Amino acid sequence: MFSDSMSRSVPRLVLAAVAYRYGPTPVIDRVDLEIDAGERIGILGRSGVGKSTLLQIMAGLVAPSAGGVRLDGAPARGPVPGCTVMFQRPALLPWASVLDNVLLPARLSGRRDRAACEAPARRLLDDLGLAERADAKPHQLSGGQQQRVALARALASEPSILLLDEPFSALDPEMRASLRADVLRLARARDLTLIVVTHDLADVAALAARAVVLDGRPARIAADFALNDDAEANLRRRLGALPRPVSGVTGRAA
Ligand SMILES: Nc1ncnc2c1ncn2[C@@H]1O[C@H](COP(=O)(O)OP(=O)(O)OP(=O)(O)O)[C@@H](O)[C@H]1O
Repeated sequence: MFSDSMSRSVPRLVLAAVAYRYGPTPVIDRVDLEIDAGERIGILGRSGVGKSTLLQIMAGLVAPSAGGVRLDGAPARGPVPGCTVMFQRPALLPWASVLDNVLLPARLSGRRDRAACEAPARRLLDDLGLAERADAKPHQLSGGQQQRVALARALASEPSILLLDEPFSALDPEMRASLRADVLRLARARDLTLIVVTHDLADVAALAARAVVLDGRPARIAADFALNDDAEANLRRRLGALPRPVSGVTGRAA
């Protein structure tokens, strides 16, 4: 935790003593985390440690068994407003066009003015190099293109907080690097708070300015530190200095 946190304004998203259990099994234990607006955070930890569960608690998709989530100082119950999650699989509607997939958040929120929604959706597709594929069906696109559509759909709801759960893990290294660059560019342009769960140090090094490491069973925060310009080397050094090695974390720096 950062030592100057008391002197800053109210952090945008706060997890206070969050715990979670699946049935009788405790998975997360007393996690405290303060996330400021516009921060970019990578959450690392071995497979099964509880990263996805924590991400879903942050988004308000799962209620903690104990502790609480606050947004801008107010308790958040249910889905956190302005928060969108992008998952490992794009989960596009197979029967709908690329454009209609991007328009889905507007439809789900009950907007009927399709023409007004269509212009920003097309701009997003254009921004992600998919302008020509607006009428294609998802199965006609590559995996990387499908994940770009999922990114466009996530951004179409104009979130202020974007949560990414292993969003690149199904992609080859080249596509991974290219999509990572798109995420960073679009997140910066929108001043988004970005939280990415990943096994890959290179994802954290590229996207985040702060790394949070989960460890233990049940999981707690084992390390929370800022990344400098030499982020991969910094990560490798910090992970290597932990009392227990964080296994299952991959990437050029691992
Ligand atoms: N629905 C469920 N019921 C019972 N246990 C579950 C359920 N979902 C997850 N778990 C368990 O909770 C723990 C945390 O799961 P979670 O998916 O949050 O971990 P993770 O760190 O994201 O893993 P990975 O990196 O492999 O995706 C794991 O041990 C998992 O087996």
